[in-house]
Amino acid sequence: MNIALRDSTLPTPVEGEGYLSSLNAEQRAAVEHGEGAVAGPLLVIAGAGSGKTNTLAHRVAHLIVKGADPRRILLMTFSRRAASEMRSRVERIAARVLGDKAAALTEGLTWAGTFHAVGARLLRDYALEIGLDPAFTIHDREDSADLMNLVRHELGLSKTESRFPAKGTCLAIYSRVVNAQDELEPILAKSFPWCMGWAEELKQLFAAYVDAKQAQNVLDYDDLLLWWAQMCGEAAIAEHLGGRFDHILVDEYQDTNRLQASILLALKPDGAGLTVVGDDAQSIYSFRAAEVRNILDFPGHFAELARVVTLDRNYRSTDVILAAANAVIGEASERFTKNLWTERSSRDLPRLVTVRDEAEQANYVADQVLEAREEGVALKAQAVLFRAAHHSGPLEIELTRRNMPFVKFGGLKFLDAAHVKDVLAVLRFAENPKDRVAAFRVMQLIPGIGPSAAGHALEAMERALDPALGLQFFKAPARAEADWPGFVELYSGLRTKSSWPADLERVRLWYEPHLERIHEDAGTRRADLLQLEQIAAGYSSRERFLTDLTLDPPDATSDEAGPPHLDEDYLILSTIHSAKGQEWTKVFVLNAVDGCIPSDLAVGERDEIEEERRLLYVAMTRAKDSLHLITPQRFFVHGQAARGDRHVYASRTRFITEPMLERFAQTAWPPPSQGASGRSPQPNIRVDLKAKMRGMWR
Ligand SMILES: Nc1ncnc2c1ncn2[C@@H]1O[C@H](COP(=O)(O)OP(=O)(O)OP(=O)(O)O)[C@@H](O)[C@H]1O
Repeated sequence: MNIALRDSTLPTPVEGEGYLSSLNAEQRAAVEHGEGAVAGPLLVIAGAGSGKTNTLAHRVAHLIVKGADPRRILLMTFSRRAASEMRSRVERIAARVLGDKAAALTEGLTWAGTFHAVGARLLRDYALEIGLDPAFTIHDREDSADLMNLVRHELGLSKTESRFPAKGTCLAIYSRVVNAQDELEPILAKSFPWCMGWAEELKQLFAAYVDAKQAQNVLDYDDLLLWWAQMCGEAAIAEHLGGRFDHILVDEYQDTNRLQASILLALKPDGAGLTVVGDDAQSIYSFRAAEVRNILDFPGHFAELARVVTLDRNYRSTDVILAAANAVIGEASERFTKNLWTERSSRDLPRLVTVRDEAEQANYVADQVLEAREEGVALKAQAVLFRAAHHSGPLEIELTRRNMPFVKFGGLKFLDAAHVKDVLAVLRFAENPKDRVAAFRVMQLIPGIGPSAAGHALEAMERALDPALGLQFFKAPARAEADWPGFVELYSGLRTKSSWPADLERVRLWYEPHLERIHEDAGTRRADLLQLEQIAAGYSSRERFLTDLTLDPPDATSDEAGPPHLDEDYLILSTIHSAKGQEWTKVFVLNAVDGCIPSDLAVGERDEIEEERRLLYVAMTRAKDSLHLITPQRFFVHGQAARGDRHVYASRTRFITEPMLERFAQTAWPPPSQGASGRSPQPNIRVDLKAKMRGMWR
């Protein structure tokens, strides 16, 4: 690549032999696309396990090796973890040619992150130009819903005669309108038909919500994209911004939405230097307004048609697993990707295992996992995947009972835990004194301070020239006398003598007595806060820490057992959504039944059903050597009196049709001769004991 903007301090690249030799012809074509000229737009359609991540990493490394300035490469991934993994891969690949110099070069790859995180950075950079206060803080979904609720109350919409949509629904509608770049009415008609009568009130609510955010100097998740897109609507800024990057590469393009596509097109209207990679068969985020059309329509957006490279050789799974996955996705209605092929042959057909109920499912998985470990497959090389976070409940109990370590991804996020949110709210309030949601949360931790006292304290801060002084002079209610001065002292310190990461420790020390008062399990929660301090040490400033953590929170909180150390072996439990981009030797998919996959929440629209099919496909294509889909026959009905025994009967997921069954080995577990997990087999008889009992008295 002939990029002339190289800094003289960067080492001169050296040509090396063979570092691309492990790639197949299509991968290589994608990596070398545009070499020797300014690269035109490139779309890489990459089937599951076809080396998409690998290819993208090689492309970035290759660009750097050929002289591109890493500081002028923008790389957008789906999560922060994916970005940092990509950076280390790039470094490893580049090191094969550049040796020790590779590290210095890839250090320069500072623009690697999620769309939202990159958006936040750019908005701070251009804040003055676009009339934004650069000290803005970012609201996560829960904070946004709280603010929406506040505004809803203020407008009297919470007291309407028929029930106005709840705060979460209002936020979901707002977010859908923003991300899909559509009008309110069609969105209501399509996705929220029961709210159609409220269109006018919703518009009024959203207008007031926007005012409130601006008055408080906060942005929500959607704003990061929306402001960015609006900022790009100004030709001069768009040109300046686009000119900062010679190459823009986007991974997982199938899960971007219209707003994200419009940003890319504004940055690179002619597509020069633009590479997007994705797989339409793995598009699973339409609930965030992801638009599978983005990828389907990409080639036609530019004067010069984008080059399309298709990767259809799968390196991950055996042929029998792939045949089953291909069969499932083969029934999809609209599709770009061709069927995948592989050279890895095996006779170990994927298994379709029928078990009696979820408890037996848990036993089956635990037994199988242990058996595989005996045969040398580490726990970490095995994963259990499920559609909804609560599906793994019975399995978690069984694993804990057997003392088998596991880590769960995709359930409660670290930052959703109340104690972590409390501590972060203190920091956010210090960063931005106008952030009312943070302020209310923090002040109400203090015994004796309720919403009205908190409101008065905020008013005092707003009136004062310096918010910290305003707080000092505010007279707190007598009930709060004991704890108020400590808080004021903390706040002033955080505002005037801030030091990072020491601020976080200061906040924890202040918070600990409250933690003990509020939560019984203060010990475990304190461990989370210490973990947060460790994370904080990796950030250069309070603002960077808050921004990154809000946008892409770490996954798990420590439960009673404590998180296993990284060098220990543990089983992976994950929602299918969180399993994106990963692979394991052995994969179990729980609850392969209708009502779970497809989820009973998604059985209305055809699009939703299609997305559920793709979810099953994503789950199946995570497996390298062994795949088990489990179908419990009956499910316990929740919400009944203690010891109730009501069940519903389930049937195999509709995505595995009769003709597909030959691609699976069908088994029942436990086999009839053996009995359930060592217990004697259930006798196959039916008696009506209730009638007998009644008969005793007649
Ligand atoms: N050219 C190649 N030769 C050998 N193995 C390869 C090659 N390319 C990729 N692989 C291997 O194939 C597996 C899948 O690669 P990768 O994770 O990059 O796929 P992916 O397309 O991102 O998958 P998905 O979209 O399903 O998450 C990895 O184990 C990777 O090492």
